Formats: sequence, C-alpha cells, structure tokens
Amino acid sequence: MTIKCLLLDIEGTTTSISFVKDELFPYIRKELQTYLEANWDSLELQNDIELLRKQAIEDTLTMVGVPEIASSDQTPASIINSVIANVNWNMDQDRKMTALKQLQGHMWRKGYSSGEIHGHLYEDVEEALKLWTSSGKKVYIYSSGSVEAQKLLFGHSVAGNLLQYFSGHFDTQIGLKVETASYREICKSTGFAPDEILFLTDLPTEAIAASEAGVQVKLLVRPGNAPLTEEIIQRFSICHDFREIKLIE
Ligand SMILES: CSCCC(=O)C(=O)COP(=O)(O)O
Ligand SMILES: [Mg+2]
Repeated sequence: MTIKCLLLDIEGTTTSISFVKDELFPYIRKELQTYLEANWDSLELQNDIELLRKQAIEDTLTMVGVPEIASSDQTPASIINSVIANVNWNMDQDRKMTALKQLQGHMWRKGYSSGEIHGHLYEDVEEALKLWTSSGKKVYIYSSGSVEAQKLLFGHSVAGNLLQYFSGHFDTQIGLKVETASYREICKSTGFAPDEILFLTDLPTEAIAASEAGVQVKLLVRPGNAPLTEEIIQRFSICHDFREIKLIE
C-alpha cells in the first residue's frame, strides 16, 4: 500500500532526547515557582492545577510516594509548594500524562517567545518535510508533548517556523502512545487507512502499539536514543535519517 501520511513522534525522532531532558525540562524546574506565583489568579493555571490534583489522587491508587496537591482550600503557598513537588516528581519519572504535559506547554510559551528556547530538529527533518509535502503526502505529529508544546517547538525551531508542513497534531488527549486504540483513533481522525500511514518513532513500545493497529512503522536510531534489542531490530524496519525513507510515489 502506498504511504499517504507520515505520523511523526518528536523526542528521539525529529528532536533529540537531550533537548527535551537537558533544555525543556530544566526550564520547567527553573521557572515553575515564578510561573505559579505570577499566574496564580489565571483560570488556565487553576485548571492545570486541578488536573494535576485529580491525576495525583488517581496515581495514589497504583503508585507509592505520590506528592499530592494540597486541596483548594489551603493557602496559595502550600498549594504552590505541593505543585512544585508533584511536577518535579512526575518529570523525574518522565511521566507521559496529560496533566503534566498541559502545564509544561503553557509554561514553555514564554521560553520560546522570548527566544530563550529554540526547538531542536535533526538536520534531515526540514528537507524531509519539504519533500514529503511537495509530493502530496500529509504529515502529522503524534507526541506526548501537548499540541501546544508541539506547535511551539516547530513554530520556533532552529530551522525557523515549520508549522506550514503539518496537517495536524495529536497528543495524549487522543490516547497514550503505547495504546493501539490511539492509532485507530488517529486513522479515524485523519481519514487514512492504517496501512497508508507510516509512523516514525524511537520507542519499540509505541511501534508495537501502532503496528497492532495495522499502521506501518519505522524505528529511528538517533544519537542518544536507547539501544534496540536484537528482537526489535528483527521485527521492525530501522532508519537513522529521514532521507533514508523511500516512499512509493
Ligand atoms: C513537544 S516538545 C515536549 C516533548 C515532551 O514533553 C515529551 O514527552 C515528548 O515525548 P514524545 O512522545 O514526543 O517522544
Ligand atoms: Mg519519542
């Protein structure tokens, strides 16, 4: 079947893991207290905090040592301290949960708009986006990072604003990336049959979930990515650079 749609992961695929772990996450840790204090009265932030509070309660059912968020009748200072503990704890574990990713996306706005942050992209990405879209392929992003965070990264990338190349964005609101149902929902949303979509990711767990939905998959081997087992290498097509990907016209 001819590939009509590319579905791109971000961290470990279009963008280095080190950019997320060594730039984006430290930015959150550095700015979190100031952000919470400066935006305390905003409905958006209060909604973010409530989502974190609900997630923390849910997490206590299956996890140990979850820093819960102080209830809304507590003082702002105590709520802020509990949010800081919870967000740092969740980032320490690289949790891919909507509540965390939503707050992160809201916070990264200032980092990108001020020029402090530029979205990292491997040098083959822009060329591939141009080639794919000029030959009529549609390109979507599917990342655990929020849609807002995705648009910030590609809108303020090291290669400039590349948002023109994307037909849409998906995040954990459509489902977790390790769940096969998420890829079935993406097929419904895009209108493409599973085997018309090529999903490019770095994580075998995501590749397995997508392939079980009938989506075609290639695993990216980028500097700093986790090593792949022999079993995975035998099971999935591997590439090191988007320019290696030959799509049937
Ligand atoms: C969109 S930039 C922030 C990336 C992020 O927070 C993340 O967890 C990336 O995960 P991915 O699913 O893109 O590997
Ligand atoms: Mg990834």
